[in-house]
Amino acid sequence: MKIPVLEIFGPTIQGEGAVIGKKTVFIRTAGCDYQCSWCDSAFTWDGSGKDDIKMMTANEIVTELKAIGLENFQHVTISGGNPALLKQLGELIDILKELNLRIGLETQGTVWQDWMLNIDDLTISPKPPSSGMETNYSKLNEMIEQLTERVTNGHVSLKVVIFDDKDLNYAKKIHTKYSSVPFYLSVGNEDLTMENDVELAQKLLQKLDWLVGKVINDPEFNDARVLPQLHALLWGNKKGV
Ligand SMILES: C[S@@+](CC[C@H](N)C(=O)[O-])C[C@H]1O[C@@H](n2cnc3c(N)ncnc32)[C@H](O)[C@@H]1O
Ligand SMILES: Nc1nc2[nH]cc(C(=O)O)c2c(=O)[nH]1
Ligand code: SF4
Ligand SMILES: [Mg+2]
Repeated sequence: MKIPVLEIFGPTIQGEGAVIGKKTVFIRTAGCDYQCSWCDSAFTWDGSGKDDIKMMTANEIVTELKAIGLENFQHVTISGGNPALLKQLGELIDILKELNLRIGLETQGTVWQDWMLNIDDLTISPKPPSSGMETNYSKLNEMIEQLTERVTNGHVSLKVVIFDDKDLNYAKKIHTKYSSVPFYLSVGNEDLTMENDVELAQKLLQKLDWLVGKVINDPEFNDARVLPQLHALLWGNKKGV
C-alpha cells in the first residue's frame, strides 16, 4: 500500500514538544479524521493540497531521505494530517529503524496502530475545546494503556495546544488522568495568515508569557512543561520548515 505524502522537508529542528530543538527531517502525510478550527496544516485535509499529494512507496520515501543525505540527520518526524490513519506506515517505520534513524510521530490520539510500539518519540496531542473537536476518551484511554511500557521507557509524551482558559481546564483534566505521561503545554498560534514574522513572534511570546503565568500560579501544573512553537518564532507561518 502506498503512502499519501504532502511534504518531505528538512533537516530542520523539531519546533514543538518533548523533542524540541532536535535536528530532524519531516514527512507529512495527507488526510485527517479531525478538522481543528485552528489547524496550521489544514492543507493536509481541507482539499487545498490535494494536487500536491504524492502516492509513495516506503522505498520511494527512503530514496528521498537518501537524497537529503543520511549523513545529515539521525531523526525523522512523521506528521500530518493524522499519520495514524495509515496502517501501511509500518513498513516505512521498519526500514527507517534498519537505517538507524530515530523516529518521532505526531498524532491526536484517535486511532491506534501496532507500529506505534516502534516509535521512539510519540507525541499524542488530544484537542482542547477551542479546536471544535470532541475527545473520544475510550480511544485515548485504549491508546495510552497499550503504550504503558513505552511510557515507562520514555518514548511517549502528551502535548495540549492552549488558546484560552477553557483549554487550560481541558489540559488539566488530561494531565490528571494520565499523570505518568510527560506533559507539555504548547502555545496556540491563532494568526495563521500573518505574514509579518516579527509581529507574529511578538504575539506568540505574549501568549507564552500568559501561559507561563497560568502554570506558575497553578499547583495542578507543577509537573507540566510550557513551550512555544519554536519554528513559528523563528520562521513565522512559512510552510515546509
Ligand atoms: C498539524 S498537527 C499533525 C499531527 C496530528 N494531527 C495532531 O494534531 O497531533 C501537529 C501538531 O501541531 C499542532 N498545531 C496545529 N495547529 C496549531 C496551531 N494553530 N497552533 C499551535 N499548534 C498547532 C497540533 O496540535 C499538533 O500537536
Ligand atoms: N519545525 C517544525 N516543527 C514541527 N513540530 C511539529 C510540526 C508539525 O506540523 O507536525 C512541525 C513543523 O511543521 N515544523
Ligand atoms: S488533528 Fe492535527 S492535522 Fe488534524 S485538524 Fe487537528 S491539528 Fe490539524
Ligand atoms: Mg506544524
